[in-house]
Amino acid sequence: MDKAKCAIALGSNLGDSLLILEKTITLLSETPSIDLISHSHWYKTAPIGPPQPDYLNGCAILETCLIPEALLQILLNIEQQFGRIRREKWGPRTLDLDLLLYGDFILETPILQVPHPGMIERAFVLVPLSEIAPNWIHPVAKKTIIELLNKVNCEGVNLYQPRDYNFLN
Ligand SMILES: Nc1ncnc2c1ncn2[C@@H]1O[C@H](COP(=O)(O)OP(=O)(O)OP(=O)(O)O)[C@@H](O)[C@H]1O
Ligand SMILES: Nc1nc2c(c(=O)[nH]1)N=C(CO)CN2
Repeated sequence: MDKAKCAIALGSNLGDSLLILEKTITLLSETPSIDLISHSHWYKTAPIGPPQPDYLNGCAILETCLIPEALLQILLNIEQQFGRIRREKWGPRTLDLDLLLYGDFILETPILQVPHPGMIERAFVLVPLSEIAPNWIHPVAKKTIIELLNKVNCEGVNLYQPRDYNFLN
């Protein structure tokens, strides 16, 4: 089977989010069945949903021979490694990994929907994704990531500057 190009979203708003996201990128890059192609900068984003701390969000592009369900399982395992406990829907979490796009596949099963249904309205996904995959055509909306980005309000999505960095300015 040819490798599929996939996009995933990463988010964290509990614990040391920067460290968790950086370690996740390392884990993905070390996973034998996955080639990590690129990842975006991290963005500090206002929470959507119940009141909770700001998130750090970003996106990554992978290539893999894994079928979507197997890739999802790897993502769920990595979430577990960071102590993810599922409580309320859209509640705070140490790590959230969503499979956004799997080539131009469209999948609707009880455990997996691809493209991820929330992605087209989420600036915290589209801003980082537009950095690394601006021209990827969303197979349902039939629009590029940049076109989708132009339709959402990007208020509250800001490039994350690590604190040490700010001391220099
Ligand atoms: N594209 C997808 N990526 C990740 N998980 C998915 C996807 N489609 C369906 N799921 C299912 O959703 C479950 C994850 O739910 P989770 O608690 O992370 O939802 P949420 O992050 O609160 O909401 P949302 O999915 O809207 O961001 C997984 O166990 C998985 O079976
Ligand atoms: N800013 C932001 N808000 C959220 C996020 C997220 O990753 N970033 N994830 C959620 C559940 O998936 C709910 N709300």
